[in-house]
Amino acid sequence: MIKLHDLEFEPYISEEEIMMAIEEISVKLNKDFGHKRPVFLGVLNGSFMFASEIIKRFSGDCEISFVKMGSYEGTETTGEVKTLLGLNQELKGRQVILLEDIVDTGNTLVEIDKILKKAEVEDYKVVTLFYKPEAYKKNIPIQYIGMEIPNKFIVGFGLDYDGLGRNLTQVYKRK
Ligand SMILES: O=P(O)(O)OC[C@H]1O[C@H](OP(=O)(O)OP(=O)(O)O)[C@H](O)[C@@H]1O
Ligand code: HPA
Repeated sequence: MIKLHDLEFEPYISEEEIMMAIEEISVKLNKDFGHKRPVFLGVLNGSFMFASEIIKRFSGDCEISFVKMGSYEGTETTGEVKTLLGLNQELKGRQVILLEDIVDTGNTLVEIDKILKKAEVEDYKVVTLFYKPEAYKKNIPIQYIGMEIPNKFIVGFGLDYDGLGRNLTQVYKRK
């Protein structure tokens, strides 16, 4: 058990399970994008660890870029997704692979969909390490999913509770 701020969390997903999910996604990405010179677009802050693992395993040519979005206060979404750092690279006509640590309500994805459409990307695919099907209320397709999880608040492997827990190498769930 660990404590972050006022909340207690218990071990939930081991580092080994996370790495297995990442390996599986990477095999598919190498097969589907190995010769397409994609742009990986990581969504900060949460995706930094996942993005690093995926990009290290990509064997073809690729470019890497990041946007920074924010909408959570404590364990709840505010419903308002702010673009804290926008695109700083021309993506017109490019194949983009969006890297998310988690898709929960889908609010963030909807905002990024608008950004990528405006940027006139040729196509984009969504890759997420964690996905909460019970919480997802949107229609944007998610092509690569590491693990489906129940609607419980988690921390670790990039995910935080009010800024803490991102450095944990395994994932914990709220007790
Ligand atoms: O599907 P949603 O309900 O929108 O939740 C998913 C988003 O929430 C988290 O970001 P957050 O806004 O907490 O910012 P952070 O990445 O800096 O922690 C996470 O990294 C995803 O980007
Ligand atoms: O379960 C979660 N944990 C941490 N951050 C999040 N952002 C969306 N869902 C979550």
